[in-house]
Amino acid sequence: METASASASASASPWARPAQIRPRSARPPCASPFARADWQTACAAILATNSNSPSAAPPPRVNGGYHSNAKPALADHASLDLDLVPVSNLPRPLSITDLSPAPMHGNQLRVAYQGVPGAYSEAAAAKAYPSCDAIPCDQFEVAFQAVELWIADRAVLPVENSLGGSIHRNYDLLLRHRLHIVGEVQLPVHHCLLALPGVRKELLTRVISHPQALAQCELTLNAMGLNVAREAFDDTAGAAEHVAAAGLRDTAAIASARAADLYGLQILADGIQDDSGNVTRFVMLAREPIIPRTDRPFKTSIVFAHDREGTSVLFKVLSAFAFRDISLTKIESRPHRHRPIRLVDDANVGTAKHFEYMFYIDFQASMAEVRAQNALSEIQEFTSFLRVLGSYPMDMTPWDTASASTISNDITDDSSRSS
Ligand SMILES: O=C(O)C(=O)C[C@]1(C(=O)O)C=C[C@@H](O)C=C1
Repeated sequence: METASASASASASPWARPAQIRPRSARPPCASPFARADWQTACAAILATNSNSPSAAPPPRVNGGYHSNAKPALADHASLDLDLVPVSNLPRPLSITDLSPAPMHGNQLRVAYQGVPGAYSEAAAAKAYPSCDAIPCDQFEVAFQAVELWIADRAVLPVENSLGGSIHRNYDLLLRHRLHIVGEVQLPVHHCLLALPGVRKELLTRVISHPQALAQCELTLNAMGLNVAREAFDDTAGAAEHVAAAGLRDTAAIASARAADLYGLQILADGIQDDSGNVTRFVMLAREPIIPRTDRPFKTSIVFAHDREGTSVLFKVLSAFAFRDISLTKIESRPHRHRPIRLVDDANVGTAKHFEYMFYIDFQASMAEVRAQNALSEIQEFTSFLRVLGSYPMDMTPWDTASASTISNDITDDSSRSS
């Protein structure tokens, strides 16, 4: 069974970098060797190589200002030992045009995330892979493609927030791409209201941020008397960067304390999420699946569709888990009418099929367990399309910020250890 391939459309990041140079006193959670100049040099070198130029040397590996063995970012921003770099040296997000083969990268794991430095996704990448090279991408789709094209080894992408719910775009992309879920990470998300130094709350006419972040802070903003225009941005740190770069004195951004440090903004209010236990779940994606195990708690994610009328198929799927005492941790349905799925039969003949809905289920069992294998072979009998997105170690961090930062939890997928 096959999925349709992705059609990518992306544009470059619309905002410029702030011009000011900041002192080097903050250490980011995850290393990133890719500065804008590196990518341009790398792409130019690759183009030269592709056009059979024997003289094209690999680009020099320049550290974009990021420290490589930095600590993961946790909820407690005050405890971070940050090391600021000149803002002009921060890596810019990858865009579709950068997706040519990878430049030289040494042996560090390269992890793609959506956003710019200071985004929560960068912190999630650092929590999942503590000494990785974090590669910012301007869109989720670009992060998927970065892994598929070997520019990155992993992608870390948000799928669900405890306040805002599912991040549907990534569910759709999981289906359209062939990457495997190899792990998950729960990140406590602690939002700040950021503005240019000297700006007072009363001057604000607009708050900008990622739509999820705006939604997660809606009640608190209202309670603060900030009934001003809200505008969506690609990511929280990108919004902070924009306020700084454009010198906007009437606009605040919702972003992390690290974004305030990176882009020279002041924190007008701290902890403005509507729930102090605000947590976002991210999945770690790789080109190859990991080998499922039974010596620790595992989760398995599947997606399926059926072309029969009525609700009985869903009922049968759920009972296949219930009869085997397998707990579900997530169920999500996505409308899918306009995107045919290519199904391949035993004779390798492909047909395009339209399904009304795709159903995504996460269940608490490893594919190495017989009960999980039996449940799936039963489900396969009454579904027309079934794909295992991944079987991976559960992040056991409780969805509770108070305890999250104190629990040490080995969430790194096995395959990364050999990388
Ligand atoms: O904008 C960011 O900083 C992100 O990492 C994205 C994102 C999301 O997509 O949900 C991640 C965590 C928070 O929930 C808010 C935004």
